[in-house]
Amino acid sequence: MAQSVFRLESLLETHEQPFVVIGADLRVIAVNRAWEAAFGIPREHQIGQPCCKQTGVCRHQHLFQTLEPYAGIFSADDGKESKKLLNVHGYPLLDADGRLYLGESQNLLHKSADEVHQTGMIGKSEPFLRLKAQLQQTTMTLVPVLLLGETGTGKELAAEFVHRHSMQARGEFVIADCTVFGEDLFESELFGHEKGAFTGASNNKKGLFELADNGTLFLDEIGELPFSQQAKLLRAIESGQFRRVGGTATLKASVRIVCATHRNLAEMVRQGRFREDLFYRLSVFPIHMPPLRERKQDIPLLVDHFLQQLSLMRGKPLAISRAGLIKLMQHAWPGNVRELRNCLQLAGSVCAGDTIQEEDIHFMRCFNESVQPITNGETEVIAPEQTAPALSALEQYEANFIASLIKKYQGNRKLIAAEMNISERTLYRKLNRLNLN
Ligand SMILES: Nc1ncnc2c1ncn2[C@@H]1O[C@H](COP(=O)(O)OP(=O)(O)OP(=O)(O)O)[C@@H](O)[C@H]1O
Repeated sequence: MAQSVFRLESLLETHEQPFVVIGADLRVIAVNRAWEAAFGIPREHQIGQPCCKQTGVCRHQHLFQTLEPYAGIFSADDGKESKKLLNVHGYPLLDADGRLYLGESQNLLHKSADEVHQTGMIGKSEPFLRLKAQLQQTTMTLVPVLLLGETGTGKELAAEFVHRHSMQARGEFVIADCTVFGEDLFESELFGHEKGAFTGASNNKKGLFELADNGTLFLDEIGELPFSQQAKLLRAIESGQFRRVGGTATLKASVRIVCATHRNLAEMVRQGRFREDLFYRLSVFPIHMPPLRERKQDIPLLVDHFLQQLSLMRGKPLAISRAGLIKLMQHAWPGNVRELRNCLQLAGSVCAGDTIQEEDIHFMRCFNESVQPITNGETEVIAPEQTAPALSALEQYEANFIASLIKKYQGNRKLIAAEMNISERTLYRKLNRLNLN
C-alpha cells in the first residue's frame, strides 16, 4: 500500500499542471506541487477539504453519478476574490480494489506577471542559442509569433519567454487551448458572453481575449481551431475589436498573439483546412523549436536542472552516474524535453540510493505526432460521430495500442499519457482523432 501511495504521488508530480484527486465523499485526497504553487495553498491544508465551496451539484458530484469524463472552463473555487480561470479535464479513476476516485487536471488559463515561469529556458547549444536570439527579437515588436515544433520541445515555455520579455509583460499571459474549442465553445470562451445569451449563461462573462488586454494571448495548438471559427479570430486579431456573445457593444483589447502548433500549417492551407489569410496573419514571425535530438549538448544541463528540482521535492540530493548520463545522451528523445523530465522522475523513484544508475533508466514507448492523422483534408471540421473517417492501418495500430492502455489504466488519461510519453493535451487530441473518446 505504502508503495502504491508513493507511486501515485510521484506520478502526480510528473504532471506539469495543477492536478487534484477527489474521493467519492467529495473531499480532496491528493494534489501535486503545481497545484500548491498555482493556488498558494500547502497540500496539508487542502487534503480532506470539500472539493467545492459552493452548494448544489458540482461537476465532481455529477461525475460520480454518471461516470462521464468532462472538460471545460471553470473558475477556481479557492475562496479568493480574484477568481482564476481553469481549463479543466476530469475523469474517473479506479484503484486496484475497485474504489472510484476522480482525477482532475486544472490548467490555469491566465498567469499574472509573477506567476509566469521564472526559471527560464535551459540550454547553451547552438540551435538553442539561435532559438533564444529569435525569441529575443520578437520582444521588440508586438507582431504575432508562431512557434512550430514537436511535442515537448518547450513551445509553452517559449511563449512565456516572449511574454515576459515583451512590452506587454505587465499584463496577463492567457492560455487558450484550441483543442478544447468546439464550434459552440469558441466564441463564448474567446470573446465572453452576456447574461442570458444562451441556456446556462447565468452571468456576464469576460472572454480570454478581454482577459489578455495589454498582455499576451497564447493560442496553443492553433491548427486544431475549427475552420468555421478561424474568420472570427482573424477579425478580432486584425481590429482588436470583438463583441461578447449576446452583446451589442463593441469592445476593444490590445492583445499580443503568440500561437503554437506541431502541425504543418502551410500544408493545411493547401488542403483547405486552414484559412490562408489567418495563416499569413499569424506567421509573421515563425520560429522553429529544435527537437532535443538536435541539441544533445543541452542534455547534461537539463539533467542537472531536473535533478535539482527532484532533489528539492525529495528533500535529499539526487545525482546520476556517468554511465546513466551516457545512456541519456544516446537516446533519440522523440518526446523531447518532457520525455527527459519524465524519464528522470521515474528513474529517481526506482533508484535504490541517491544516484541514478544506468539500469534505473527506462525509456517509454512513444508515439509522436509525425503520424499524419487525416489524409482526406476535411474530416476535422465535421462532427466525428456522423462521418467518422476510416482509419489507416497505422492509425488503427495506434488506436489498438491506446485502447490497450485505456484498459490497463482503467481510463486514467494521466497514466496513459505518461506511458506514451506525450502530454495529456496530445493524448486528448489523439483520442478525438481516433474516435476513442
Ligand atoms: N529549454 C528548456 N529548459 C527547461 N525546461 C524545459 C525546456 N524546454 C522544455 N522544458 C520543459 O519540458 C516540458 C514540456 O515543455 P512545454 O510544455 O513548453 O512543451 P510544448 O512544446 O508546449 O509541448 P506540447 O506541444 O506537447 O504542449 C515542461 O516541463 C517544460 O518546463
